[in-house]
Amino acid sequence: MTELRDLVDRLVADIDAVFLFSPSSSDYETLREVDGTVVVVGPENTVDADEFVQLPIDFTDLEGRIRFGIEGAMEQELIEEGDEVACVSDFMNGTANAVARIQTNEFSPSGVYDLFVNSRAEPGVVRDVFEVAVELGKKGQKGKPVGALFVVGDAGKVMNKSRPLSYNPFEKSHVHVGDPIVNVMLKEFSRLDGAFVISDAGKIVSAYRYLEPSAEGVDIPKGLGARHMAGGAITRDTNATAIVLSESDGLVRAFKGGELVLEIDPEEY
Ligand SMILES: Nc1ncnc2c1ncn2[C@@H]1O[C@H](COP(=O)(O)OP(=O)(O)OP(=O)(O)O)[C@@H](O)[C@H]1O
Ligand SMILES: [Mn+2]
Repeated sequence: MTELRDLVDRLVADIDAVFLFSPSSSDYETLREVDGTVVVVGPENTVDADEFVQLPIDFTDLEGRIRFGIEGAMEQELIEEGDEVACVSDFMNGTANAVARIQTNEFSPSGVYDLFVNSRAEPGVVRDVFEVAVELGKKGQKGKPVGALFVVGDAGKVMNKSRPLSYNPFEKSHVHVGDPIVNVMLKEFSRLDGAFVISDAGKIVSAYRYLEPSAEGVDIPKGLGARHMAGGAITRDTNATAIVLSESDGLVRAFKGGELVLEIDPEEY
């Protein structure tokens, strides 16, 4: 086994930082003694680490988790561009362990950290909407696939760049994403046309909005239709974030600043 050990040694030689994904306290205690930075990444800082990046959603895929952790650590200046880091994580529901070496200068940020942490809307609101979209994507509406478009943040401006398709069921209500009843309502109304508009603080401002952003110069991947175009374009015209569930391919995508920043398959969550 010496060859294998050599290989692992090379994998972790001369690294600048170790990233531990949801480590046990004993793993953290052992590894905090190493030279260099130790960054803990997880939904909660259960080990009381000094250097910590909080995951807003439970990324089940290893790549998503690593991306988020590295982008977050860069943004918090825990590591810098050009650093080489070793990531230690479980995956496949804890049935497998991985050590991965990442060269940060060969890593192009996807904007996933930025999406949750630096959106105009509160991070919890972006996460709640994201979760509704994922759940809707998993279950569909009465077993049939559904699509949905959620525009989160900068609601005043979004309302100015859109018009109603029908009467707004949220007109006089004061309901927020994350309330269990609201999730049921959002799923119910997602059968109908148009977009949901949600404020920075998570208030559902409107359903059934037809977005009319200027689509000039918006570059979204080919093959996506009007819903995605409208969702992408409104995020360039305003400071909103759009979360789009596709009826045709079942994926959830997020747009910010007119660009696609995240694409996930709800079945993998
Ligand atoms: N400008 C818009 N504003 C709000 N909703 C829109 C807009 N354009 C399209 N939609 C909604 O998107 C639905 C699907 O349109 P379309 O098939 O062109 O989009 P798509 O991007 O291909 O999405 P999907 O992958 O879900 O099919 C429409 O029925 C409508 O409800
Ligand atoms: Mn379509």
